[in-house]
Amino acid sequence: MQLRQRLTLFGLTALLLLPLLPVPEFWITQANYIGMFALVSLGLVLLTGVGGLTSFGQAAFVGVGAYTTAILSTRYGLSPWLGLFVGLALTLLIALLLAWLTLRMSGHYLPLATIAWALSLNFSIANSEFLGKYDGILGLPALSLFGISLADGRAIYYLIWACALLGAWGVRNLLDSRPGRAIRALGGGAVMAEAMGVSTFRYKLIIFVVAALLASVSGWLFAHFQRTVNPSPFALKMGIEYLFMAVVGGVGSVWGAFVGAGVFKIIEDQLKELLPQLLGSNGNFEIIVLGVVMVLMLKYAPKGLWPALQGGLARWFPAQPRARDWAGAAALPSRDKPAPGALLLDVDKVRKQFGGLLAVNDVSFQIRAGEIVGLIGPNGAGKSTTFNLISGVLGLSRGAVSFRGQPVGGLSSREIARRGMSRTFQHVKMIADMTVLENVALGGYLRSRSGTLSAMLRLDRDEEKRLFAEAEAQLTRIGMQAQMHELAGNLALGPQRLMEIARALCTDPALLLLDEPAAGLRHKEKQALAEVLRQLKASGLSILLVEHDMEFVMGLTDRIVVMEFGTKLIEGTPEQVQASPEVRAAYLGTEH
Ligand SMILES: Nc1ncnc2c1ncn2[C@@H]1O[C@H](COP(=O)(O)OP(=O)(O)OP(=O)(O)O)[C@@H](O)[C@H]1O
Repeated sequence: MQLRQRLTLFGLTALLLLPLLPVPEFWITQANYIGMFALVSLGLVLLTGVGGLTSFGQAAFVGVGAYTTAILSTRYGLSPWLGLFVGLALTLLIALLLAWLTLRMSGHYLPLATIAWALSLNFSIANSEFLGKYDGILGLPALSLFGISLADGRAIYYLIWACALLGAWGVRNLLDSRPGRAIRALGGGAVMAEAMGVSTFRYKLIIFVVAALLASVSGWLFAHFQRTVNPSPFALKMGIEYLFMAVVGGVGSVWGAFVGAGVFKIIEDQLKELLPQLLGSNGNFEIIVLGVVMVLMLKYAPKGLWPALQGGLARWFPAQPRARDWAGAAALPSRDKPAPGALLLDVDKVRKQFGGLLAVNDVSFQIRAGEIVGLIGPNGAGKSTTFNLISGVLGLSRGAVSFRGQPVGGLSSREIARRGMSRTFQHVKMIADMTVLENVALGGYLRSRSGTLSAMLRLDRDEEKRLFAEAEAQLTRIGMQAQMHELAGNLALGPQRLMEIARALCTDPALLLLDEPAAGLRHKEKQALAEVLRQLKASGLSILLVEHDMEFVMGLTDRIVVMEFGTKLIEGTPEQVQASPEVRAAYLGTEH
């Protein structure tokens, strides 16, 4: 057994034995709170740390779970277990409604919206006669499981920690899966994820709902642990504290949720006792100290305690590369390839207007299957805009684009990716803290199906093997197999660009769109890249290349389209373009 596994086993045994040891009741209660808080923070890891969506409103979902079971068990005498499921269903409905209303917001509007609904949900609870107003509801029954009462803190401890660890297991599984890679792509903005076929709205919705459900379970446990509910533990202040916990622990890591909940709860309680003694008067002084600690943490350890701890421990327990268990996995489904020479892409008088600026002015050209076509022109000529019009990142102002005989103008980049166009980016877009292999496997998203639930329950392993086999095959194709276990963010620019090409290849494209693939590469790297692209062409792939490096373009392409001031200046073979006085004039800035 490896040291890591031995440590995990030791930790789990210690957790299991804790209530059986003569530990004071106070610490068991602390451990119970830490488990419940960690469940909520886990949701924030997914939502905020990984997905990049900041929420101050998680305490409101805790309240929904708590109040539902309180009402059902006290007023209607129903089983708390029924209360759990009704609470989850109600949370799901509320989360879906709030997500529909708020998730399309971006920037600071979303956090503000979470504050708004956290306030309004809490005020609704606090002013409802039915929910007991500020006094809340008293006399909740204790939970029982298989006839065993969980009224005692040491007994409910096991249920709380089983829920927390199950939650951690599910979230960890999710993050290492097909939907997990899509979720991890959200943090870097929508453009790359959508180009890989991921519906970013769908995954924002999913993580919002999962985080709300985790909070709701915590609320259910909380209600039956305290045996009473009132509005204050579900107020905005607590929503902010949950976010603090996640940030203190490490908002991007699952175990950070536990570290954050633990550190926050213990420090807060100790300060509550210590500060009034020191200062000689009563008051919530701990809030001041916690605020200062938080600011210092954000300045000096913005990633949180767990990543810092992990970085320190990495010297003794280096991370193991993913076990290569996909040998012999079945191939992913692949698409019909166009016949060599068939018309693949038809760009017909496309136009893009940005206000008064005509960035692309009635540009037309075609690409046939098996060709490499270059799109060149001086800075600001409209190449990237044309590229974005073709790949669906920008909408057309006029004109038409058809791909494999079907009109694709006006389709989303996700839909265009589904039809077999895949692209790379002028500025590499990747998930820096994922391995090269995992980044490339994201390209296989549209060729696979596993959903969130099957990923959380680890029922997706066969498909994962197929995805990794495909990702490795594409990395081998471009000569990067040896780097597959490295973190993408640690690579130099050259290999990162190659990795993007492998990711695009993993989509099984009929047309590859490369946006300045040679930019920033050294001479040798450019030669290696040109060789890779020649091999891809030899295997029947078609490529459209936006590029500045003339030598690179001239040696590689079959045809070149030259743009200047948004219009097509000339189209021809590399020789024709090189011989053209107009092109020379365009590049040298002389009259023609
Ligand atoms: N989103 C936008 N809004 C307004 N103007 C834009 C936008 N995107 C591009 N432009 C303008 O459109 C023109 C064409 O830009 P584009 O980026 O397509 O040129 P390019 O040929 O790719 O240039 P480069 O080689 O420098 O990348 C430029 O004048 C640019 O400022």
